[in-house]
Amino acid sequence: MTKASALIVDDEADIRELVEITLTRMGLKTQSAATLAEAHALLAERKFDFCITDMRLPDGNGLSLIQHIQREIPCMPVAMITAYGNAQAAVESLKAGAFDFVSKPVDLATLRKLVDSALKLRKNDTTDTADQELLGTHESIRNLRAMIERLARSQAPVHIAGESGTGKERVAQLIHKQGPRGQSPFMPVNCGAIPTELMESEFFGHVKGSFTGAVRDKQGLFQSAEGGTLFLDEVADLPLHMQVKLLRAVQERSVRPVGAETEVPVNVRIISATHKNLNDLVNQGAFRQDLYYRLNVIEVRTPPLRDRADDIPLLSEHILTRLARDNGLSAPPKLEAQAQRQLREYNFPGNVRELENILERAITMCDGKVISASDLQLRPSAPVQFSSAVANENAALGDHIEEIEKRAIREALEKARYNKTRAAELLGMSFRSLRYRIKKLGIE
Ligand SMILES: Nc1ncnc2c1ncn2[C@@H]1O[C@H](COP(=O)(O)OP(=O)(O)OP(=O)(O)O)[C@@H](O)[C@H]1O
Repeated sequence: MTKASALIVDDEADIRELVEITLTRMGLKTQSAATLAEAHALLAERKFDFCITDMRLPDGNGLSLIQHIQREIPCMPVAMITAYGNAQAAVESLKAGAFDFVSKPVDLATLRKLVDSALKLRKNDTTDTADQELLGTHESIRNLRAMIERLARSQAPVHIAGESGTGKERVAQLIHKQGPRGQSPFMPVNCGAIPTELMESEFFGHVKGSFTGAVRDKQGLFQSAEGGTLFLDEVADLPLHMQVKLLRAVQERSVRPVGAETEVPVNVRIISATHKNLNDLVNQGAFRQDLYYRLNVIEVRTPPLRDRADDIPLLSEHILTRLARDNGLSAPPKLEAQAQRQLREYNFPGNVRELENILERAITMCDGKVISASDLQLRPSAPVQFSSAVANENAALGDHIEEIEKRAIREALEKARYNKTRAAELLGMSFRSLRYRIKKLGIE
């Protein structure tokens, strides 16, 4: 087997030497450059499997080298060496496309792990990963797929923002699977579902006897995700005191189990997600800005299904095929034209998950071959047209529609946790018309 090769770019001879020795001991062939110009010349001359560069170089900034590699040799992982405590530089390097960074003084164990990950990344290039696809042909989904591919190569924390059911967890899984950590654990955790008093122990573990009920040592989620990815779903639901502890763990890359004397180093990539607007929460003081900054190095958005209605037929077909298989049907039922139309017009506040639920219900309601519009039982919530025509209807019909409208608005408000801007989005109406309707209908 040919040896993997690495390019080391640093103007400080002793750091260069330290990295060279470490990498050579790991079985890599190394070449070094002391300036950007030398690095560019070497890259033009031959292929490398990995590059590690210092940030400050005599003839420019290492970031420009990362950007160059990202553009010209995107399959080569590149890492950055940053000054101690310079979080800004670390974040910038990740944004520029570095897959990870080490800070000075370079810790050799960290460096070795980083190189290991880089080389695994290279191996994964050839493996097929398309088993749990992100379906869709809309431009937003195509861009998202390309983004996932890029993010898989990086170790940067990623924050996924998007409405419920838009595929945030699926995106996180794909980033994990397609990257060098793909063979290691993917640990999803719903931050809103852990009781506050158990949170610290759930995240960081505990030692036997540290509190009543701690009958044996327990590993936390961080330790269980070692080498892999910790997916913090609904991260906005973390109470402030846990946000402080999480920030510390992310920054220090180590955790202290409840009741333990010492810290345990952890090597975990963090991907977080929420359907809430984290930026707003930061402004309201409900989410720590420093943690936001740490988690949100790269933000990905999952598009609502209503914004890519052209994908509904493809998704429906895929879901029906899976459901038919799970239900032992010989062939998936077909959607009648009217049912297809209704699906296209519906605005899916619950997105792809709601589509799955609707079709699952329909498959049990239908005759086994064809799903009709009535089998879909679409809730009146979203597509209700709040038109002026209502005023012309007779009183009984008017009351009925008002009831439907009230229900739809209440549901949307609940779903949006009483954030009117979000609720208006869910209903597909402007904020002003929602405010008007709320007043008019006397909704509390
Ligand atoms: N583009 C897609 N292609 C195929 N399936 C999808 C897609 N997007 C979402 N799904 C499916 O929809 C369901 C919901 O997705 P997922 O759980 O990832 O959403 P989420 O945004 O994390 O939801 P929540 O915010 O409620 O946790 C899953 O079964 C997922 O597989």
